[in-house]
Parts: sequence; structure tokens; C-alpha cells
Amino acid sequence: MLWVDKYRPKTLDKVLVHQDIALNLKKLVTEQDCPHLLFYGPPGSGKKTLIMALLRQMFGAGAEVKVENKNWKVDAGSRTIDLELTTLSSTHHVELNPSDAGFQDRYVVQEIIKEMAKNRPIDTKGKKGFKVLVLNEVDKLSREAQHSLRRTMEKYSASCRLILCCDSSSKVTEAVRSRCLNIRVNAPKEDEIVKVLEFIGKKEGLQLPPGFAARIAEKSARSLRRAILSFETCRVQQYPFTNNQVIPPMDWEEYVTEIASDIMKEQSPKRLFQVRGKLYELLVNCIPPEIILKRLLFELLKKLDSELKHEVCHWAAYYEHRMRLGQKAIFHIEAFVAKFMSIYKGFLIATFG
Ligand SMILES: Nc1ncnc2c1ncn2[C@@H]1O[C@H](COP(=O)(O)OP(=O)(O)OP(=O)(O)O)[C@@H](O)[C@H]1O
Repeated sequence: MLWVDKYRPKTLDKVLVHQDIALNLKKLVTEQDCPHLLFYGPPGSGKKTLIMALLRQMFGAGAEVKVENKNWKVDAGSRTIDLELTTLSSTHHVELNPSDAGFQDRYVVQEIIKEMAKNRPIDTKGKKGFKVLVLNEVDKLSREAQHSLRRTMEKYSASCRLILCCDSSSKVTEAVRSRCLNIRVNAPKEDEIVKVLEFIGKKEGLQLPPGFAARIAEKSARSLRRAILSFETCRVQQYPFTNNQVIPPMDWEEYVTEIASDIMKEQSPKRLFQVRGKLYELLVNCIPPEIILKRLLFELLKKLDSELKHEVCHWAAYYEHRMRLGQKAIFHIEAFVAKFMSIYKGFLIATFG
């Protein structure tokens, strides 16, 4: 098991960071009046960990999960749609990622909440309990799906509670946000990351040279997951650790750096075609398209004349927005690369002739 999973705190009492949030969540559960919740914060900040610990606090061992591939037949007016989604479920909750259904996400939201409301659990005292539905990546849901979500949230509020999770709450409609208790999970500070790394090091019986954990934390861009993964990679590469040991960057990041230098070296249809192949490779390895675009922009900005930075940022934002509206991310990343090439080539010709 990877350390990120092995050392994920199971209960709210055991969390090493976000202890203040954990304390408030505990109060919420004991007061028996848990509202709908929206957890938001950057990747790797600890949202999923808090949600899992909260479920355990609510339902104890009943929150043990099993993975299922579920099929739904949804009646969509004149036709029936077949949907297949992977869910994680226990007797008390179901967790899924409705945006996986693409433009049919609206039907997933409607159908599943209806099904859950039908199978309402009964608690130990014989009273009707409520079921919890955990929806991940709600910021990626279409507008229609978010509207359905709002309606179903109201309609079934007596029988189920929603726990929504996303990176950015600004992409969740106001109507959904205002019906939830919003919980911001900040990226942990570097000293908090150091604390977690030292804890893992101790559990694994490792000797850490002074400042080693701090160096990993510094390179992690405040992502706890990333810091723990880097730490484990260092352990595999070399132990005992040394003071000057290199903290390896993630493979995909190196690959994006390579793409950025390809783009800077030559701006032509042939190079664009080669870049497309590399972008495809990242996408089939499940690197999210928004992250690729962001990282690519970051790498290009490092190499760019300051005169062009503003314009390039503008176009990156433009294509990022189009990517959210569309279905095929590759088109939009490639369009950004083509736009960049044209701007950069124009600049080179104007400057050097
Ligand atoms: N409060 C915590 N205390 C100690 N370790 C933690 C805590 N929260 C998270 N971690 C560690 O950090 C890792 C990443 O956290 P988690 O998966 O919860 O992040 P996330 O915000 O849900 O990320 P993403 O949005 O990318 O899914 C976990 O696997 C766990 O090992």
C-alpha cells in the first residue's frame, strides 16, 4: 500500500492537519443536525480524508465501503439512456463522481438521489435515518446538472444529506452553494506538511537528515499528497537519505516541461502535430486536462519575454473556459498551443526580422 493510503488518518481525532475543521465536524455530528456540506480546496489538501473520517464518525464501522459498477436505465423523455458508473458504497452512504457521465450528468444526479431516497436506512433505535450521498468534482458538473442537484437537494432533504467535494467553489452555482455549509480546506502550510512527513518517517523507522522533510515540503507546492508521494519516491531511490539528495519532480511535470521547450524551439504545423501526440499521452495517463494546461502555461511563462506574458495568460484563460464548456479537452489544449505559437512567432519576426 502506498504511504498516502497507509497513513491517511481514519478518524477525526487522528488528523494531523486541519484539526480545527475536524473539531467542528465532530460538533456537527454530535448535535445530530448535519446540514448538506460542501468541501472545497486545492488538490491534495485533505478534503477526501476529512470526508472519510466524517463518515466514520457518523456511522462507525458501518461506513466500510465496497466498490460497485452500477448500471442505471434512465427515462429521458422519448428515450431510455443506459448509464454505467463506478460507485463506492456502504449501508449508509454512496460516493460517486457524476461528472464522469459527461453531458448526461444531469440524469445521474436525478436518478441516483431518487433511488437513494427510496432506500432510506433505519437507525439502531428504529427511527428513519438519512443516507449520505458524496458527490466528487461537483465543480465539473454542467449547469443543468447543478440545477437538478439544487432541486433534488430540496425535495429529498428529509431522507438524505449531500456531501459535495470540489477544488473550486466558484464553479459551483450560488443556488447549490447557499444550500450547503461551505467548508474551505486550505492547502496545508509547509510546517504542517513537515509534521506529517516526520510522523510517517517515525512510523517507518526512518532517519531524516535535518531539513530533509522541509525540502520535500517546499517542493510540494503545498500539496500533502504530493509531498508524501515524493517522500516515498526518495525512500525507494536511496536510503539512508543524504542531505543533498535530489527531490525528484513528478514524471508528468518533466514531460510538460519538455513539451514547453518543444513549443519554444519551433513553431510550425509539424511541431504542433508532435505536441499533440505528447498531449494525448498525458491525457491517456489520466492527468487532468486543466492541470496540463495550467502547468504548460506555467512552464511557458518561465521562458517568455515579459511583454507577452499578459496576452498568453489571457488566451490560456480563454481556452480553459472553452474546455469547460466542451467535451474534447485535447482540442482546446491544442488550440492554445497553436495560438501561443502564432503569438510567439509574430513576436520573434517583429523583434529579429
Ligand atoms: N488531516 C490530515 N492529516 C494527515 N494526513 C493527511 C490529512 N489529510 C490528508 N492527509 C494525507 O494527504 C493525502 C491527500 O489527501 P486527500 O486525498 O484527502 O486530498 P484531497 O484534497 O481530497 O485531494 P484531491 O482533491 O486531489 O482528491 C492523504 O492520502 C493522506 O495521506
